[in-house]
Amino acid sequence: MHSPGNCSGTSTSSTITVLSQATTLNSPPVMSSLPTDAEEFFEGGVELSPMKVDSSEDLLRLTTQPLSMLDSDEALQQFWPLVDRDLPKALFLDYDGTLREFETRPELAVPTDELLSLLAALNDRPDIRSHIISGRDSSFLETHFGSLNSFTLIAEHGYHISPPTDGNCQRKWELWEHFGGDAKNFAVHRNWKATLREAMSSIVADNPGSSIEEKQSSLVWHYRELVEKDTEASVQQAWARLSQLCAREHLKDVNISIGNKYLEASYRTVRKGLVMRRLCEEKALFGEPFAAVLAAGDDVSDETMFEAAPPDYLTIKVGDGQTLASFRAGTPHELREFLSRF
Ligand SMILES: O=P(O)(O)OC[C@H]1O[C@H](O[C@H]2O[C@H](CO)[C@@H](O)[C@H](O)[C@H]2O)[C@H](O)[C@@H](O)[C@@H]1O
Repeated sequence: MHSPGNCSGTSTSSTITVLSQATTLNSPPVMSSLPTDAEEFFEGGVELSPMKVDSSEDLLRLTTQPLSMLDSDEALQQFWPLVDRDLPKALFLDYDGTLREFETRPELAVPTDELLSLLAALNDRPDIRSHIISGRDSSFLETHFGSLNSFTLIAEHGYHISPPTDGNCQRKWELWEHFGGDAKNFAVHRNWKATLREAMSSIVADNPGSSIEEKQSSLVWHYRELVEKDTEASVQQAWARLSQLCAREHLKDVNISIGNKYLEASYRTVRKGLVMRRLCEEKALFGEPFAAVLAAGDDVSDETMFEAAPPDYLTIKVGDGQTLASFRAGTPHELREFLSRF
């Protein structure tokens, strides 16, 4: 692809990441979309590798290295064969905060020309199976990426999936059920959303400057534009309020997670990690396993991909914060530069 990237030597520094998994109804989870017990690893018929939890301390320790460790082609080739262009390789790329910098409001964060030309180059590569795996809804993904015909688009964290179109720009969207997920309960979304929408609207009224985004399988409270000093306290209150409401109304299938300046109530069995594993396993089953897999993301929902990834996957966290990923890019720009080397 176009630019060769900057091969300015390697750094040997690394960071130790510690993840706490303690969760109560009164305090939001530190990483709320990470599964908290082994049972959840069998959802959708996909058995995922168990997390390595030290039960005495309830802590998880990992080493995350700077992405600059892969500056040399020799280092990169351990995860991603650069020479053999026949081997099929897969990219699972989150959008907001990963491929694209954040904006104050979702509608402002449309893809730039620079990003679109990077994705167009990936689209033309017969050896690369690209997936955009996002919390955005299908309409946003189709509007901005629908013409990338070799891309698989995955919306609402996995709820909707649109396979490549083989040159035909007319995209079809399928429910996660078709990929081994449980969509039986999707019909009742209207009910839990009605209950939570009312509560979320009153949270917006209490927090001027915040707003609600409604998607098919979720409701999002956006608070990036909250001007008050103690945003943290408001977010904790909102989380507790919605969680208590779910408990009171027996809304067991709803997951309340806190992401980058948003709080999202969504159908709990839909997870990016499950979708990524399922798609990779299907390839292997049909005799064309991926020679390499890269998963990149910035947020709690992306941690499910990092958790589900076998050790040979190239997992990249973008930005600060706790992570299960093996590598860290400081910014979306650094990730885009990295991808342009492929
Ligand atoms: O999985 P992603 O593609 O990272 O989507 C996660 C959420 O992204 C969007 O919100 C975030 O980006 C906005 C635009 O930069 C920003 O204003 C907001 O504060 C961020 O939280 C999107 O609106 C959500 O629906 C996604 O779940």
